[in-house]
Amino acid sequence: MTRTTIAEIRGRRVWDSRGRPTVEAEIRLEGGAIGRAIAPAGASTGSGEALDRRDGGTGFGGHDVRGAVDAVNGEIARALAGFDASDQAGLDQALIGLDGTANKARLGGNATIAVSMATAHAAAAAAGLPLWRHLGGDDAVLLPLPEIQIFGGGAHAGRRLDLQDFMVICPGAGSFAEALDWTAEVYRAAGSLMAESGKLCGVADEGGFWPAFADSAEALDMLVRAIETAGRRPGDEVAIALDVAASEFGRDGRYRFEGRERDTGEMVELVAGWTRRWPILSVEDPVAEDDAAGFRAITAAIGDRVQIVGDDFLVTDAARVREAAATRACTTVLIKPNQRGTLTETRAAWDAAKAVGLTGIVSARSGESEDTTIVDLVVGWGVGQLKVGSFARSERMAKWNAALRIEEALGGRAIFAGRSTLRG
Ligand SMILES: C=C(OP(=O)(O)O)C(=O)O
Ligand SMILES: [Mg+2]
Repeated sequence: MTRTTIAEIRGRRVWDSRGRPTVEAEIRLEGGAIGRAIAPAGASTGSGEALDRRDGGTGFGGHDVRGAVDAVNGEIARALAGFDASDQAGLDQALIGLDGTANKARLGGNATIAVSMATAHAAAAAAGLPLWRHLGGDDAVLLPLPEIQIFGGGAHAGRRLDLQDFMVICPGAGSFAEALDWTAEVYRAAGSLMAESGKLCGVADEGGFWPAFADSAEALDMLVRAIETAGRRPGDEVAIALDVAASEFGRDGRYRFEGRERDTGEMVELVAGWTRRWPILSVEDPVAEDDAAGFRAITAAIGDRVQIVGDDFLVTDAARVREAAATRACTTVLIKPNQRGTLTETRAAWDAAKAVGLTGIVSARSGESEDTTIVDLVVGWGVGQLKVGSFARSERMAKWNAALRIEEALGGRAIFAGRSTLRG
């Protein structure tokens, strides 16, 4: 028995930012160190993701997690008692073996990711280090380019708009802190412009404004006006990033987008056309998860100057990342730990991306909490981009503020990823 031997694993039912129960895991080591983590939850999920275990029935619309919490307190706690928390890969392998399914359906991806992340926190605490430094050592110096939602649509905002995320990135900023300053100015400018024009409906799940726009074109025009009103140059200083989340409105090469039926070619031409008309540097899931041909077509058309991001398409899966690179289906992998259910598998997807020359974006989910583990991952693994959501919601700001603290802690050693992680 050593200081990093697991003495106790506890599961707890806590709440996420959508008012749904979620799983917290807490791990205490023999040496006294404690690690804690909370599972997030998606709304526009890919079909290849690890499955959250939800109870079904009537409680919270079938979204309760008592079974997953029981799995942490029962089967997982028994199996991992006495395990060494500093052996993350071994512990994650034990979780995978214990679950026994291809998608964590038995124990629940929400149970396994909470335990996996809590283990990492406990090991870092035992080493007396913040997790980002425990993961990356002296190489953990890269602060991410933040990708921050200004307008929300799709499954996160009553499907008022078909397109899910209208975000900004600040390739012209000189530091992470400056990128947040600029984005906050754009966010407030957008809010004022929307209030003036009577387009404001509220706040979407990820903190962006919930707009009453007629279509994406109106949102994109408004976003450019907000960037200008904030005193920034659209394009080189502040640019636009989109998550089309096309699996929400398309399959089998057929899309119903903004009131019209479209095929893959029309969808690709529409999105490519937007990137010629507005200063867009990143597009996530421009076509549906089952449309590899569409991904290849848009990457061939604009992938030299716009990053094409696979979320539902890649589901943080190392094998899918390698296949996407081999077929030139996208340029960038979105990295969401709960899409796989363990940190080791999440890390494998990022390692695969680096090996084949793809870039990465670590991402929160639309259902979040005060947990900031993804900030440790993006800095600790040196990924370079972080997508979290926006200013009106504190479960989002907990992450941005955590990154500010890391930038401050690194001082002169901090490197802001900025423009260097983008295409073109
Ligand atoms: C963060 C996203 O939303 P969700 O968590 O609902 O999948 C996304 O689609 O990138
Ligand atoms: Mg997405």
